[in-house]
Amino acid sequence: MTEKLSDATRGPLLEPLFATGWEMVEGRDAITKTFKFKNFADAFGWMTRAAIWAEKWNHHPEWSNVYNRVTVVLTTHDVDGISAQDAKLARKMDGLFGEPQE
Ligand SMILES: C[C@H](O)[C@H](O)[C@H]1CNC2=NC(N)=NC(=O)C2=N1
Repeated sequence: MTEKLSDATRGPLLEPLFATGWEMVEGRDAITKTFKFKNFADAFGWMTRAAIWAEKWNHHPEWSNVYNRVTVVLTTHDVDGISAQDAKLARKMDGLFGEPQE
């Protein structure tokens, strides 16, 4: 069962993400990060890889793409806030971003 992160659990899960550039969204219990790529092909390739994980985990990002940038917002709609699922997907997105693009 997905639960909204409690005050006690969110620190340890979110602090490492803030260190990689994730931020809280103002006025919402959600995290955001803008990923910048070399070009559109790299951006869309990364989105495709991330989408496969999102679908596998049934946890989907709010995101938008303009040329070589992808802005991601992660939150858990079912609990109206951040859950461990968001931290897991954020870590995966960071990991995929660090991998060489084809
Ligand atoms: C019915 C289905 O499992 C839910 O709607 C899932 C799908 N993907 C989801 N993604 C996100 N980010 N939050 C959710 O609450 C969510 N719920």
